[in-house]
Amino acid sequence: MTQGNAETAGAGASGLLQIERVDRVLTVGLNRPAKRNALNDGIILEIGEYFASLPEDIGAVVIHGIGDHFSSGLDLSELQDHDATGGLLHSQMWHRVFDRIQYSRVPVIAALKGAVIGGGLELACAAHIRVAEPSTYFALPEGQRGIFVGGGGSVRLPRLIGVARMMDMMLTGRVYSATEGASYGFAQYVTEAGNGLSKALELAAKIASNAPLTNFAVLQALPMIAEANPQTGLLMESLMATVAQSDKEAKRRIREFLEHKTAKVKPKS
Ligand SMILES: COc1cc(/C=C/C(=O)SCCNC(=O)CCNC(=O)[C@H](O)C(C)(C)COP(=O)(O)OP(=O)(O)OC[C@H]2O[C@@H](n3cnc4c(N)ncnc43)[C@H](O)[C@@H]2OP(=O)(O)O)ccc1O
Repeated sequence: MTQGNAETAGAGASGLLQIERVDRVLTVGLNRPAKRNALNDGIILEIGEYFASLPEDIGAVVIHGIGDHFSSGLDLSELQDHDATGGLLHSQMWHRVFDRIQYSRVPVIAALKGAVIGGGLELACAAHIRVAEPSTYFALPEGQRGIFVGGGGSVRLPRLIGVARMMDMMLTGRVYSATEGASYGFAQYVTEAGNGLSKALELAAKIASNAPLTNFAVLQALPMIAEANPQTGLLMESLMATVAQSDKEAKRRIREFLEHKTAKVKPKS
């Protein structure tokens, strides 16, 4: 179905994901609201397939939950089937899928509301920007379930909020509010109620208007540079800067600024 420049298309026959497109921004909705968007194998595999074959011409992706919650985490009804080998393979399957999000060619924004629990929080960690509504709450109740994080959370979350806070979350089951999540660096924006998705879409449209090479450098090079030793990091930065500024897109954009054809950088009035 096409409405002006908006397009709606299910990702797969299952309907586990609800995909929409407006101009160069794709919206991926987790679509199991009756199960609070619990992440079963079907939905994880579809996310993986979708991110493996993103349309060439898109500039950003927003991932969100249909209904009142982002995600209640791993579908606990499926984990009971796993022996140790199955558990390992299952966790590694999640890792591959969430890596596709983190190492996506285009920025991914998670629009959060309601429960962002366990594997749902791990999914949000793989995004590049997180926008939270006031209803959002973050928790890692794995200790109560007798399991451990399995979707890359022990690698990604400490890098966002620190090891001590993640330990606190996992050991005490503490639930963080949207504002706490923001103050600890997990969410970058807290919106008014009901505005999370629209704010994420607004950010996505802005991001999609950047030079693709700059976005690519931010996604691919910046995390590596941040973790490299300073000398290696500085060299990588210089190389990336040289590649970006030699691109004809950079030359065109800089010329447009010098000819007063493009917006100035001003604070919001
Ligand atoms: C080990 O290897 C791993 C691990 C992982 C990742 C691990 C995790 O994600 S651990 C965290 C698991 N999640 C939870 O413990 C949350 C459980 N859910 C809730 O607390 C609540 O449902 C709620 C999210 C707060 C919402 O409450 P409410 O609005 O009152 O809705 P309910 O009536 O409770 O739920 C409706 C319906 O949905 C079912 N459901 C909800 N969450 C889950 C879930 N996570 N799994 C399965 N089913 C869920 C609930 O049972 C209800 O079903 P009915 O049939 O009764 O309607 C990753 C990878 C690894 O390898």
